[in-house]
Amino acid sequence: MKTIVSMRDIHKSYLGQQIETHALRGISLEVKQGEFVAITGPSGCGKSTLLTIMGLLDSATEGSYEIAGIDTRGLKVDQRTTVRNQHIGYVFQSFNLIDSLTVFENVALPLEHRGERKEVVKAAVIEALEKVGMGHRMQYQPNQISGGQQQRVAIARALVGKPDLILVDEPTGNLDTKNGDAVMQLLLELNKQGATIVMVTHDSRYSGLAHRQIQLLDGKVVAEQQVKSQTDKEVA
Ligand SMILES: Nc1ncnc2c1ncn2[C@@H]1O[C@H](COP(=O)(O)OP(=O)(O)OP(=O)(O)O)[C@@H](O)[C@H]1O
Repeated sequence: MKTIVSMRDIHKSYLGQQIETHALRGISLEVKQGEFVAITGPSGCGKSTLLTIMGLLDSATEGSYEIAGIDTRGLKVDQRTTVRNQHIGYVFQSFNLIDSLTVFENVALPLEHRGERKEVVKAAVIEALEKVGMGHRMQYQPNQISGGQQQRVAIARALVGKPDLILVDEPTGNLDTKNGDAVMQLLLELNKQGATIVMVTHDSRYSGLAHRQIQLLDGKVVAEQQVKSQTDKEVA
């Protein structure tokens, strides 16, 4: 299987006015195509920092990172944006949909940034929204649908461009158990259909459903667990 993520000895320091926080202290990891990896660990251990670096929303202080074979060191800002747009879909805890746009327009954004033709965008958006069960709400605005539905739309936006990697940061954090379970089930289904997913979660019920769990502590990988078979796993 193709290697989608390859990180070598990643360090990240945040420089404040007085103090420096060494958030990541030498992380090396690989994610292969088709994997579903959960990143876990206590608050402040560096999970979100790792995901933002993987998502090219921030860069490492030291170390190397290749996404889908592309070396990201030394990329200029616009090149990073292009790589992010072509290869990565991001799902945030707080959905991050634009309220002034319809559901359809929100999901269309990544493809419009790529400059895709209108008919191509339309077909892909409809397909993505149907995949997440939101085909019937295309003309609604985010504030007219529930939180669980907003997260489904955010997932559609992440997958519409068929990225190599979908990054998911606490996808169920703002949802009740029922909607959280449904969103998790959807992510598992998308993974079965081929999506490569890296997810940060506090919830051990959900991380236990991933192929592989990577546990962080104080900016380092302290444990890694592989689940033997993914068959028939479901949210209880
Ligand atoms: N922009 C920033 N500036 C300074 N320090 C930061 C910044 N972002 C994160 N940190 C620090 O880096 C460390 C790791 O933070 P990070 O948000 O990655 O942890 P986390 O595991 O995702 O935590 P949580 O589970 O609470 O979201 C923490 O000590 C945090 O205070």
